[in-house]
Amino acid sequence: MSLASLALPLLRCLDPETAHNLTLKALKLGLGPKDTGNDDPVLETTLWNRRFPNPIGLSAGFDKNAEVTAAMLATGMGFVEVGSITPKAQPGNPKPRIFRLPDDGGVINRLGFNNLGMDEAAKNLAKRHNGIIGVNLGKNKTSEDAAADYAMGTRKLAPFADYLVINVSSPNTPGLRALQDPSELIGLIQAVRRERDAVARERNLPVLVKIAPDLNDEDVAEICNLALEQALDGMIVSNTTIARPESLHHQDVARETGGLSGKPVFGPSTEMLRKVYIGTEGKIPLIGVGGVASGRDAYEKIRAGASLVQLYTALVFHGPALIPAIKRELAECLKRDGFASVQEAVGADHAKASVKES
Ligand SMILES: Cc1cc2nc3c(=O)[nH]c(=O)nc-3n(C[C@H](O)[C@H](O)[C@H](O)COP(=O)(O)O)c2cc1C
Repeated sequence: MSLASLALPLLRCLDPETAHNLTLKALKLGLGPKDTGNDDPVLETTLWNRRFPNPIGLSAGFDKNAEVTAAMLATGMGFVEVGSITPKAQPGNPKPRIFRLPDDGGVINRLGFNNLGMDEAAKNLAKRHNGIIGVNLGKNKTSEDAAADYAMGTRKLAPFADYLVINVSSPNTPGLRALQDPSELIGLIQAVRRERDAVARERNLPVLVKIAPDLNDEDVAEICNLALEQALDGMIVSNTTIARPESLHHQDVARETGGLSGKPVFGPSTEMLRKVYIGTEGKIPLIGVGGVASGRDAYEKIRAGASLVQLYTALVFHGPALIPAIKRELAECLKRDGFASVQEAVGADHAKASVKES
């Protein structure tokens, strides 16, 4: 039994944010579990000219300040996304601001982009040596000029990133999700690309947009059209939801304001992924995230259209030892269905649907 799995029941007795901070400390001390095995070759995938040893990555919010990238890569993840990082440090919302829904496998958070700012993140990122790192950018709560914030983040952090994310979908920064409107989003994409080209001209540095699972069909269609018009490098589907399904066991906790993640968001975020895959005609690489807790869940995201998969909330309940298990089960699913690679399975559900239709 690993130290991490022994610590898990103890961590669950603590308030979620204290448990998270202790986890970060332990990871910094090198106490995290390490997956020393080689990944099954069926899991290897290449995207944006980068080779991912496996398609399972850490979603934004766990390592907001890029402090434990090496430790998280060592757990066996194929890539790690840090952030959201804002230009200036900010404290976020008053505590308590993270709530567990254990019987639902869910979490509600209203952290509000608490982070140490881009200078601190840059210092931490400069220390890293290997592995694929995505940098997720946010805007400061009090900033009036969102485009300027995303541009500043890009200027500072592009040198350390394998991909950049424009996060316009966290529910805990007032007005942020309104930036998903194409009339706003286009300005952000252009501002980030301008800085990206100035800083990382010689490198192919993809720029992605992360969206909410709460968009209506019209919004999704508009964003997909914009993504195609702009030849966006990728989209992340999805962030947390502000919806509160009636099926939640913890109806008391469900009244807390914030974004709901984990199992309850698996269905809605996977549906949104399917819509975005169809809306972008399978031409734009997608990262599927929301409620993934098993290899089968990851496989479902891939078949729905995801080229890569991320998770966060399942780690709260199962710890990072979950990663090798997810990879094993995903490899089994791919082989069982006759796929020689992850890439072959991306969007497989849609191919089947169109064969049926014709
Ligand atoms: C505590 C917490 C903090 C988060 N912070 C961020 C963030 O700063 N930026 C972001 O883009 N997403 C953030 N997320 C959303 C996750 O990256 C992910 O999109 C969402 O939780 C769904 O995945 P999951 O069900 O595997 O957690 C956060 C999620 C949680 C639970």
